[in-house]
Amino acid sequence: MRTASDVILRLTSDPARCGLVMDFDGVLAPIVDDPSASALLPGAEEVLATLSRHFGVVGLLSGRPASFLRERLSLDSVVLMGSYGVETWTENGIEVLPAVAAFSDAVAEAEAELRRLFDSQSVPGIHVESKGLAVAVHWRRAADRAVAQRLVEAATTEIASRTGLRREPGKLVEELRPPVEEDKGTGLLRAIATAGVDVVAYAGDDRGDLPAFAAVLASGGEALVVKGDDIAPEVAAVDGVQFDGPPAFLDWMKELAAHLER
Ligand SMILES: O=P(O)(O)OC[C@H]1O[C@H](O[C@H]2O[C@H](CO)[C@@H](O)[C@H](O)[C@H]2O)[C@H](O)[C@@H](O)[C@@H]1O
Repeated sequence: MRTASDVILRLTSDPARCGLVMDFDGVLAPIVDDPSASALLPGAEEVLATLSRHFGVVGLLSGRPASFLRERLSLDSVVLMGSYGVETWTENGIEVLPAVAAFSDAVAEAEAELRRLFDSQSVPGIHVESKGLAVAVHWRRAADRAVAQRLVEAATTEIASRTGLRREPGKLVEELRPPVEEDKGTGLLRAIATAGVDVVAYAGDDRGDLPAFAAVLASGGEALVVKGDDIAPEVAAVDGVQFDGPPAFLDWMKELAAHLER
């Protein structure tokens, strides 16, 4: 079984040919009730700056919009890929994969319908999140999460079949996003190819990370699983090194940075 120390040794043997790509929520930022209050752990930005001075690529690959990632992390040396990899922050603005544009009306229609259903607070604790290229509905703050989940899933199933959007489940959230053949796996492979690196480690915590875990393992890299209260069984079962939550993952990154600085 591989250990966190094994991964440090591997990534530090030839850092310029290696990389570290990470999810945001539940990996670099602890899970919180209010999605808009999510923030990097204190000290994470400094570590990311150090890692990016040594590695061929350091990146964030998140279900969040690229603009959200940039608000939380303003380091130019870290690649920011948002909306499951379909958008990338660049110095000239946000680049969006062209296939996604065709679905902007469908996303607007889905958001309007979800807000009509859930914004009235007739079901307290269900919250619609605007994401630009997608829309998400959360039930973490619902008193009865099981009831809320059933209501949300019924709504997203119906709206997905009507609009052609794709359902993306996460931790106490369902998202509707464009049905393009893009996910964190294709996003990660693009980042590896762009950087021209040989070995990458990918850190994630949720079902949206499964394609990236599959891609990183298939490419001979390292899967880093950050555990938390709401971890899905299929994520907990990923063949990778496990961390007990974002603070433990940050401690590992600090150790990795210290090795690189020696
Ligand atoms: O790919 P990620 O960076 O992990 O983003 C996935 C989703 O994260 C956010 O929701 C999750 O985190 C929230 C804040 O901690 C939490 O309240 C929520 O229950 C989690 O599901 C975000 O709001 C979603 O849009 C992202 O898709």
